[in-house]
Amino acid sequence: MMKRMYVAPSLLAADFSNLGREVDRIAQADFLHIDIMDGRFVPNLSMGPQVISALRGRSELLFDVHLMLEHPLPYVEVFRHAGADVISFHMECADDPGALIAAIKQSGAKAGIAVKPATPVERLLPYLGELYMVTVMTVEPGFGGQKLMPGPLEKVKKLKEQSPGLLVEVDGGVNRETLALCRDAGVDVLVAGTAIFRAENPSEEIAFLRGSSSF
Ligand SMILES: O=C(CO)[C@@H](O)[C@H](O)COP(=O)(O)O
Repeated sequence: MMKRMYVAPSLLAADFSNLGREVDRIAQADFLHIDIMDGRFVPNLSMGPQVISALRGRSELLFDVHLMLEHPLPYVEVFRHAGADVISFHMECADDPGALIAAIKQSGAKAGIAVKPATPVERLLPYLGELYMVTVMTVEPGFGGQKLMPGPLEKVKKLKEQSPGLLVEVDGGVNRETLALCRDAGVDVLVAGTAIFRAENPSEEIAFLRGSSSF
């Protein structure tokens, strides 16, 4: 039987003039992936906690908040309060990953770490036992609509070998064409922005990416 994957539409690709309606269109997904960018760690700005608070009452999806921020510690409580269920920070800019994980858990959220395409998976190994999710970036973070880099998928295989119960998410360039590569690598959660929000029928796209077996 085909592996069933969770689907996390990335809000970055939504129509920002009507975010409430956009969230309604993807109600069948599992997570809502929300990219928070600071213009420093990545060369782009996106949205803040107000957007999350505004959408929280509108959606029952798990809010998967991806912090692309330098020095994210002071923001953990802010994003949890706004409605984040999962909070991930980037390994590359974590001053003290252990303290960040502890702060996220203390806030009541589930903890995740994201890694850029060139960051070795070995840097994550000491923390795997403390994590709910690892996000393997398959594009350079900062912008949606890029092409998936297959190289980082090797990290997914290693992570699943090391920690079979950990949720491993891939982020960047996920669509119908790259789906098989992700599935073969053992991915659990697919982040897809362009493929879902720019589709005529996002529900159909979610069902296709998810695979056939039931939740
Ligand atoms: O974090 C990012 C980009 O930095 C991603 O979440 C993208 O938003 C995914 O978009 P697509 O590649 O699916 O369009």
